[in-house]
Amino acid sequence: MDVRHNIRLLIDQLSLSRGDRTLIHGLSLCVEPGQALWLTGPNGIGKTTLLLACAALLSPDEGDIRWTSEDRNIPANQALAYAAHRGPERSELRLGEELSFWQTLLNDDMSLNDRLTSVGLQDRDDTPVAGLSAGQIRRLSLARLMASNRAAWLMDEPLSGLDVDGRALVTETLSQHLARGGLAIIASHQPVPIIGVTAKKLVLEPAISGAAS
Ligand SMILES: Nc1ncnc2c1ncn2[C@@H]1O[C@H](COP(=O)(O)OP(=O)(O)OP(=O)(O)O)[C@@H](O)[C@H]1O
Repeated sequence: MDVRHNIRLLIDQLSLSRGDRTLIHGLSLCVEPGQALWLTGPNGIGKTTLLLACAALLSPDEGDIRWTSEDRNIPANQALAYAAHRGPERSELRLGEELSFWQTLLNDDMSLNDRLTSVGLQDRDDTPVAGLSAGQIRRLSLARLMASNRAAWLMDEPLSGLDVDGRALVTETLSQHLARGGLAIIASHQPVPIIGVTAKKLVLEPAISGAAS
């Protein structure tokens, strides 16, 4: 079975903490193929923490996070790709080397040039990643998501640092991903426009419990 299709996220009675602080308590929700969940709320409330838990990089105190397809559990690393708020800027490689590494790892069938062009980074392949601007780093993260061919995209502040064209690129890419039956969990202080889909919105509050609207 091709696990890239019909993946859904099921969260049941989830409690999460960092250190001795409970950030999320008793959260239940479901995100279906073609849907997006927009996580928002003040600084430090737990948006990134919830993304990390969805990516199986952090264990719940209680409750369950499951990625499923046709009622079968799918390992997180086969279900999703994660564009963290920080990350590739620490690389010591040049942009072309960095992206090419990920393309090989992720079995991307697009050429390096086409992938760079798809995010507006053509002619930049010789630039050291450490020398990219904040917006260019965001574009690199987007290229990695696109290369991943995973059904679920976890995006932490995907619009930060992007110019008007970059924001339009995120909207277009995300809309196409959802239209193909993918899903997205987006942590962002601002709404991320998506064509043809209204994202479910979850406003995190201190030790939230309940369900997404
Ligand atoms: N490794 C850690 N150890 C202990 N506490 C942590 C750790 N990482 C984060 N925290 C704390 O967990 C809380 C939630 O952090 P998180 O990064 O999830 O918030 P956020 O909602 O994504 O914030 P922002 O909007 O600023 O990005 C914060 O109070 C933070 O200080």
